[in-house]
Amino acid sequence: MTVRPTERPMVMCESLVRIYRTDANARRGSGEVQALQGLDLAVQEGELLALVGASGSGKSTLLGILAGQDSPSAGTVEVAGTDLGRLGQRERTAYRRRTVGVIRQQTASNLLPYLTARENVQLPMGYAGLPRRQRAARALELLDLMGIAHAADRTPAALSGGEQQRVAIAVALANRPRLLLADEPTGELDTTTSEEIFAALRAANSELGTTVLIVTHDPLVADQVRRTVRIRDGRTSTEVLRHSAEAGTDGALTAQEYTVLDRVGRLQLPREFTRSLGLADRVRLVLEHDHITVWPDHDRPPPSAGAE
Ligand SMILES: Nc1ncnc2c1ncn2[C@@H]1O[C@H](COP(=O)(O)OP(=O)(O)OP(=O)(O)O)[C@@H](O)[C@H]1O
Repeated sequence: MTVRPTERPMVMCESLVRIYRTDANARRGSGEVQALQGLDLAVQEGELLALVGASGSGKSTLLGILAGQDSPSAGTVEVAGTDLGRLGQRERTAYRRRTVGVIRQQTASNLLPYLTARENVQLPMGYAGLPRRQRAARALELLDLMGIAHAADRTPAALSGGEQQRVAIAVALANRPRLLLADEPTGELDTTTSEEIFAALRAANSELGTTVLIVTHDPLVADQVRRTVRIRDGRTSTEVLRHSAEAGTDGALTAQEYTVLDRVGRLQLPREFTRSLGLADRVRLVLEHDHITVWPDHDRPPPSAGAE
């Protein structure tokens, strides 16, 4: 495995492509689906990031690749200095056991039903070869961090959906992964319980320093994290950064929208922006000394500098 200096982002995807070729697709007439179409994404160590997007936009495909369960058709993907495109079978197993932790939407599928919460958390530690006497203490620590230590000796059937999901986060954290991937972790839960799960993911991020990537189609997740990246058609498009402590001129909290400029200079403007100004087809770009303005292509004289 290649280990790179730590200043590299924790996750680096460059021009990532994933094409599915199936008989089912062939019967529908195309033969292939391009789930990821040149996706670029960088996630810094210690970030808590949400990846949102409509159904079919490629979120789960990306997650499967980052989890080491699937491989890209083209492009590069690196996690914690490991080039996932170059992993042999043994390295892939080690990567999945130690570098990455995964939580799935179906709460029950994350846990073994005949083991207690504590035993579920201890299980992956055994696979990774952690000495037996250290497993119990670490499992309790993690259950405590998730606010669920009181239920350590209960089996999943005796836990609510939200409690099961918090145990699942503890299981995913068992081997101190550098990256925690959560695929629709609140998909089966009500709003209050969902907020508890987000709080548990934030605790993993702030207390353990784990980089956390939450994949969801729930736009409300943006309120729970600092950076939200939207995938559209297998490419990252817009990003929203929240500045919780920063007030706008009217005293209101602000959020800034960022969009990703790809290698050839393309960017996608948020639909709300283009709609509100009636931008369509051709727009006029004006280069100022430190920024670029985008104008509707109406028949009016060019704006004076700095007048936007
Ligand atoms: N195993 C597969 N075989 C063929 N096509 C697939 C396969 N998995 C996903 N796809 C297709 O790839 C595209 C992206 O799917 P993906 O599941 O990654 O999207 P998603 O954003 O996670 O959607 P959702 O929010 O519904 O889970 C879709 O068009 C989907 O039909």
